[in-house]
Amino acid sequence: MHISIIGGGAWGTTLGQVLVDNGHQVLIYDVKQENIDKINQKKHPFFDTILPDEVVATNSFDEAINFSTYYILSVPTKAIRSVLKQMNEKISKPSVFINVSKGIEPHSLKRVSEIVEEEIDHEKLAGFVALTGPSHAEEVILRHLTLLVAASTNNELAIDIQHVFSNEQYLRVYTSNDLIGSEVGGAVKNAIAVISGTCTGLGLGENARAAVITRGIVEIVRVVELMGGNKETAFGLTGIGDLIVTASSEHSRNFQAGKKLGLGQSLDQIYAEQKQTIEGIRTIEAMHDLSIKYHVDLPMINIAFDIIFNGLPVKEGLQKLLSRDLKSEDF
Ligand SMILES: NC(=O)C1=CN([C@@H]2O[C@H](COP(=O)(O)OP(=O)(O)OC[C@H]3O[C@@H](n4cnc5c(N)ncnc54)[C@H](OP(=O)(O)O)[C@@H]3O)[C@@H](O)[C@H]2O)C=CC1
Ligand SMILES: O=C(CO)COP(=O)(O)O
Repeated sequence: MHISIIGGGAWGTTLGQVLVDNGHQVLIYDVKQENIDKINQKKHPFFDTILPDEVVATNSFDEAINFSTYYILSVPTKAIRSVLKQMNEKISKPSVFINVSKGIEPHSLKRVSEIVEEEIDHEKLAGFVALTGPSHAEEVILRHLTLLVAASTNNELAIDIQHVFSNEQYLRVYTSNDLIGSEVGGAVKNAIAVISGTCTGLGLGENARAAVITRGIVEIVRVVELMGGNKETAFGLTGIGDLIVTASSEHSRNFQAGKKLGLGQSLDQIYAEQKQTIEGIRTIEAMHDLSIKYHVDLPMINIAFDIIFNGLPVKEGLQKLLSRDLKSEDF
């Protein structure tokens, strides 16, 4: 198959290698010439890895669009809407969109599948799949064992994509028809990972991390149910699985950003130091909007919002969380 990859950062380039390993032809498009040059010199733009010769990149958007009718969306979610608008202008045939980015749009509270439906003309949209789950690019590029989920409301398409990406040596893909639950889990876990990193930055230990992960899944379940997904999905790879990997790993950009918050850095300092995508901060903003709009109780996320956007000192935020009314361990 021919597959175009829109976004040649850490994850898009890594998925390019997976697809080439599986015998497909890929063309990666990115706005950053430095990434394109590195990929074409067979160097991964972020990791010290030699790419297969068949992983090829271009700075021509038209070339990438004309290369195939299967598009992997691997740009940060903040860029998704504008990228889709551009794609809609250029696409002429019914196309499949495979989204691997993990976020929810602040204010509109839209998932990426909903943004695709809004921005791509009906006759050009042949299907949508979210490919998500616990998958640090740092490990997938080394072909280390990883499990993913291809989630779609179209089961046949989910099975097609499952086969396109699965590799018996290192990558096993499951399917799910709970698109909403899968998209929400993948997005909200990043917000919780920021909070987990903040605890580490504050000098807290494993007890705090277990507490954040466990109560984090409660906040994820509340959002999944509110948005119309299945609670059970939050306990699978796209929920707890991805939460564990992101909230407990020094590889995670979200965890690292949180750690810096815990060490007292401001958001501006964090963005200045960390150029790669940090989805969790924007998702904290979106979840704060959602919590106000729908009166959903998301205590950790809302305190994180006050710390990041309203200047609440981190230690005071922690104190506020601990001094809430005592209650039973409910969901
Ligand atoms: N890294 C990982 O392990 C995983 C990441 N993800 C998700 O995948 C998404 C991408 O992450 P990742 O690859 O790590 O992020 P990176 O920051 O490494 O890469 C994103 C790339 O997209 C480029 N980009 C931004 N805007 C556009 C645009 N309009 N058109 C084309 N390219 C654009 C960026 O360029 P520039 O830097 O100039 O903005 C950058 O090169 C995120 O949502 C992330 O949560 C999912 C699973 C694993
Ligand atoms: O989504 C990821 C792993 O599944 C990557 O997480 P980070 O963006 O925090 O590195």
